[in-house]
Amino acid sequence: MSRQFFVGGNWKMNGTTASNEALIETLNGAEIPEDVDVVVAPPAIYLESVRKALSPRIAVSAQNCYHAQSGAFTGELAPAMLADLGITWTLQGHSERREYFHESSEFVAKKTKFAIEHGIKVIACIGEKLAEREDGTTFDVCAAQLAPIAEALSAEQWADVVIAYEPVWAIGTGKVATPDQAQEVHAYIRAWLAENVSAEVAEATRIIYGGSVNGKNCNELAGQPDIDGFLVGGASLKPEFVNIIAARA
Ligand SMILES: O=C(CO)COP(=O)(O)O
Repeated sequence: MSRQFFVGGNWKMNGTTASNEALIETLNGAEIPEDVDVVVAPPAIYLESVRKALSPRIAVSAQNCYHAQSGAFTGELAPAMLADLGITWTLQGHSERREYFHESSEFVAKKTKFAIEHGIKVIACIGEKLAEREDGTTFDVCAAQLAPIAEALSAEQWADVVIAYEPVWAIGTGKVATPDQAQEVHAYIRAWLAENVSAEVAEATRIIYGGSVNGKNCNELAGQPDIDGFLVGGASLKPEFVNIIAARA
C-alpha cells in the first residue's frame, strides 16, 4: 500500500498580513505534484484570511484547538469554529505547546479525539528531547506520547490522523536528524502502531518528520521507506517550501 506524501507548513507565531500575502502568492503559483497533500498552519488570527486567499489545492490547519464546541474557555478555539471557516486540520501536541503551555499527552489525546469527532483531522506531534535521546529513551518517550492517543481513538478514527515525529533537539536548531536516525524512529512508531492498534492502521498512517527540514535535506529524508512527508517550520515561510513539497517527485 502506498501512503500519499504529506507536507505541512507550521508557521508558528510568525507573519503579518503583508508577509502572508507574499507567501500565498508563491504557494498559489507553485506547481504542486498531484500525489502530495499540502497543508499550512498559520496563527489563529490569520486562519480566515489565509483560507480565503489560498488555492483550494492547499488545506489550512489550526495550530491547536480545544475539546469543547463553545463556552467559557477564554483564549481557546473550537473545532466547530474551524469547520465554519473551511479549516480542515489542526496540529495537536506540538513540542512547543507541551513545553511552554504544559500540555500533557492525555490532554493532547483528548483534544485529538474531540477534533476528529467534530470533523477536523489532526497532525499529532511527538518526539524526544536531547537529554532523552542521549539517555537512550527515545522509543519509550514516543510510545508514552502515543499511548493515550491510541487509547482514545477507534481504529476508524486513525484515518484522520497524521503522526509528526519531531525530535525536539532538531526543531529550529538547524540540526536535522540524519535520514537513518529519522527512519529508525519512524519504523519504531509504525511497529508500535501495528502492535498497539492494528496492522492496517500501521500500514496506512502517514508518519511525517519535522525538525530543520529544508530545501536541501528534504530529498534524502523523503527517500526513507517510513518517512511519509514533513512538518516544516522555518522553511515553510520561504519559497523553498515549494521544493520541499516536491521532495519525492
Ligand atoms: O517544529 C517544527 C514544525 O512543527 C519544525 O520547525 P523547524 O523546521 O523550524 O525546525
